[in-house]
Formats: sequence, structure tokens, C-alpha cells
Amino acid sequence: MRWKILLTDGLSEISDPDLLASVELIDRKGISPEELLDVIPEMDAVIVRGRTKITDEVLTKATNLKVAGRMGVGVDNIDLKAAEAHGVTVVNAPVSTTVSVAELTLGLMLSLIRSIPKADAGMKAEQWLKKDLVGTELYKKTLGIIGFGNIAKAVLQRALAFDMKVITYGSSKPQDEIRSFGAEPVSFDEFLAQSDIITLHVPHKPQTHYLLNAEAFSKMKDGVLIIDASRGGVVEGSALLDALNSGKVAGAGLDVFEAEPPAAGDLLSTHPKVVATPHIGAQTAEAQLRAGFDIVEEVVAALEGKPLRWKIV
Ligand SMILES: NC(=O)C1=CN([C@@H]2O[C@H](COP(=O)(O)OP(=O)(O)OC[C@H]3O[C@@H](n4cnc5c(N)ncnc54)[C@H](O)[C@@H]3O)[C@@H](O)[C@H]2O)C=CC1
Ligand SMILES: O=C(O)CCC(=O)C(=O)O
Repeated sequence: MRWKILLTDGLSEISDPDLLASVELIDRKGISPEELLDVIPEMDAVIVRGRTKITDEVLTKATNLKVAGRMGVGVDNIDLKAAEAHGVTVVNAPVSTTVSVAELTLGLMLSLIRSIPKADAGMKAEQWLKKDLVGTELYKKTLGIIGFGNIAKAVLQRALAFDMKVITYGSSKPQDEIRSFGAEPVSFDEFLAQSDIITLHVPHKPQTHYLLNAEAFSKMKDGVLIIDASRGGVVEGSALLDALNSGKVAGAGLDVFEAEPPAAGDLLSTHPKVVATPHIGAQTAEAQLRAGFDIVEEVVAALEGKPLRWKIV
């Protein structure tokens, strides 16, 4: 018997035939929530990206489902409690996209401090904006990283190559261990007061919801820059908008939003001080190739009761 695995958001090509020997991949890329409810009862496993929500309703219909796989890191689109209640194992591919997200994070920083999108838009409009586009350097600036997981560490490594000073908040790891990576762990208030640029690399969950809110913005340096390539819900969008309008925050680089895609007329993603990208942190050929391989391998291991490579945290 071959395991039936539903793909709701596609899968990059898997070149290892051995990996696919025991599975039948059912590709329904772009499937609607209604269609998902119709087909899920036949499936042994499902592999999703962020677009597809695996809700209690889906899991209740999924009478044959054993495994739900997230082709990527964040499992905030899967109801973990309901999955546990229905006996469905949730797995992800947590290291496949790390480098891509870290590189985008640096890209957003550089875009902001050198006004690259504005400069390019000027050139396209045949305007030579040189005198208006005086930027700053990353060199010797203080980068504040929230979280100290895979992406945070990859960003740290790249920031050190730019000779930045790096402080961190939010890790329960021993301070000496954090220092051995070249970052200084500090309290939340010190973090907010010292950072020239703040970048977020934490999951969205109740404890991190609106971690950056109006109170947090009020404790930051004037002219701070905010980068969010984690989840929209970690930053309170309305508070960020106020801070951009007051000048407290000089600019923001945002890959993620509270609603995706943002509603028509959204003031944050279209703000002139915001460099916005449509959740493309993991959207590279290399990351998707790794994510596809890793998630199929992990889903098959879970289906066959073999040891898993990663634990959802
Ligand atoms: N823009 C994009 O396309 C992508 C975004 N992401 C987002 O980035 C997040 C981070 O990814 P990784 O670094 O791979 O995850 P990770 O699991 O390696 O690291 C998460 C970090 O968050 C910290 N953390 C957890 N709860 C916290 C709390 N309450 N307060 C402060 N820190 C807390 C953990 O200690 C850990 O250091 C993901 O959860 C996901 O939401 C991930 C991949 C792609
Ligand atoms: O492009 C995607 O699938 C979203 C990536 C992401 O946000 C994640 O893996 O947590």
C-alpha cells in the first residue's frame, strides 16, 4: 500500500526516487478550504505551506489522517491542540529555509538604510534623486535580535560580518552560550533602549503576540528601524503605523503582515517609510528544494513510525 499524501501548496521536485517509493502524492495546489474538507477524509497525510489552515474542522473530517506536515518552519496555521486530540502527528522542516530568511532580513536592512527601492523608483521615473538619498552604514550600529533560534543565529553571523554590535532578547539559553556566538543577551528594556535596528525571529504564539506594542515603541531610540520577517502578529500593526507617522520609527522592512495579503488600502504595507515584501523569506529555489525533500522525508518517517529528525517547539 502507498501512503496518500495531499499537497495543498505544491512541492518542489524530489529527485530521490527511493523517498517516493512508498507514497502517492496528490497535488491539489491552491485547493480551497471547502475542497479541502471534501478530499481530506481519504488522506493519510497532508503537506501544507502557510496558506492552508489545518483547523479543528479539517481534522475532524480527516478520519484517516495520521500526519500533517508544514513545508517550512511556523506551524501557527495548524491547530496543534486539535491535532493532538485527533491523534495527528505534526511535523515541519525547520532548517530548510533558514539561510534564505536571514539573507532577506539583511536585504530589508540594506534596502531601508540606503533607500534602494526609492532610488530605483526614481531611476524608473527618470529622476536623479542623489542629493535626497543620504543613507547610513550598518557598520558599528547596534542590531537587536529578538529570539535566538536558527534564523536569529544566521542573521547574527551575517551582521557580525558587517561589523555590527549585536544584542539579543528572548532566549532562555545560558548567557555564556549566547556570548560565544558573538551576541550580548540583555533585558527587554535595555534591548529597546540600545538597538538602532530591531529584527524579530520568534514564532507567533500567545506569549509573543504584539511583543512590539505602543509601550515598547515608546522605549526605543528615536529613528529606530524595525525588520519583521517572522509573523505580522508579533508587532502591533497600528502601533507601528503611529510610530512611523510620529517619526519614532524611521523605517520598517516587513515581509509579514497581520493579514496576508493585506486588505485593500492597508496603510502599513503601502506606507512610504516601509519596504514591504509579500512573505518571500523562504521563497528561493534552494530553500524550497530543501523544504520539499525534508518535509517528505519527515512525513514518511512519521507515517512509518520511524524516529523523527525534528521536534516541534
Ligand atoms: N518570512 C518567512 O518566510 C519565514 C518566517 N519564519 C518565521 O520565523 C520564526 C523563527 O524561525 P526560526 O528561527 O527558524 O525558529 P526557531 O524555533 O529556531 O527559533 C525561535 C526562537 O524564538 C524564541 N522564542 C520562542 N518563544 C519566545 C518568546 N515568548 N519570547 C521571546 N523569544 C521566544 C525561541 O527561544 C527561539 O530562540 C518562525 O517561527 C516563523 O514564524 C520562518 C521561516 C520563513
Ligand atoms: O513561504 C512559506 O511557506 C512561508 C514560510 C514561513 O513563514 C515559515 O516557514 O514559517
